[in-house]
Amino acid sequence: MTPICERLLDEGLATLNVDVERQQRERLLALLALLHKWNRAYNLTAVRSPEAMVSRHLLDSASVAFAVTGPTLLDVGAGPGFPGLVLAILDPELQVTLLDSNGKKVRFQRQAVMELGLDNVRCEQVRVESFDASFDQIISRAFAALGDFIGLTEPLLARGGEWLAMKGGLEARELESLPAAVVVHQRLALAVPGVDDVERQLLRLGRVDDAEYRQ
Ligand SMILES: C[S@@+](CC[C@H](N)C(=O)[O-])C[C@H]1O[C@@H](n2cnc3c(N)ncnc32)[C@H](O)[C@@H]1O
Repeated sequence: MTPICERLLDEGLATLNVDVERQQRERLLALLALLHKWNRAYNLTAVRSPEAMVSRHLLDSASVAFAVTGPTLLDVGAGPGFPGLVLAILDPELQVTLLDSNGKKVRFQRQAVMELGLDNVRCEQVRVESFDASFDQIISRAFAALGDFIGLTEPLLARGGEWLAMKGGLEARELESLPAAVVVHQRLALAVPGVDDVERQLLRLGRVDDAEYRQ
């Protein structure tokens, strides 16, 4: 990858207070190179330049690392693996499942997992409606309206678990349409280096009647 991309990544991670070891940095750069290469042939993302991919995919994903506690995380509608692949690179103890119904995107995820040597990631090509498992945290970015994300994944969230919804431009009606059994624990504005054309937010949500399971 170009020196500009390396500098954008290093400076962006420092701004986000995300420390990386040498192997993690190499893996992030290898992911970037692979995404850029595959994108020319398979059109995996509308983000074309590697510099923009650093901000909009690597750093945007890394910006929520502070909220990820695991130990298991499902990324629903992960596409080419964002944010889940980045979060798996940043925390090798985290057990990450990437789920998407799109075959070419899951093929990319599997290739990235193999080339990067990640042993904490599973890739599932399935519609979330047909998937059956249980996770401590469920995250999504650009997958669905908030209520649909919660409704579709409710059966997959463990007792005491947490949803992490990455939203760019949250509409008021999305919050109003949440089921009464779901509560927003936290709503945070995210400042992502290189991404200032859209307001990034992270919402942490849970079940109202799960309070006794949380510390
Ligand atoms: C806009 S992309 C976002 C990809 C990635 N999260 C990102 O932010 O770059 C939405 C993804 O959700 C997937 N998707 C939509 N509905 C789905 C469903 N019911 N089950 C599984 N995946 C779904 C699509 O295939 C697509 O890859």
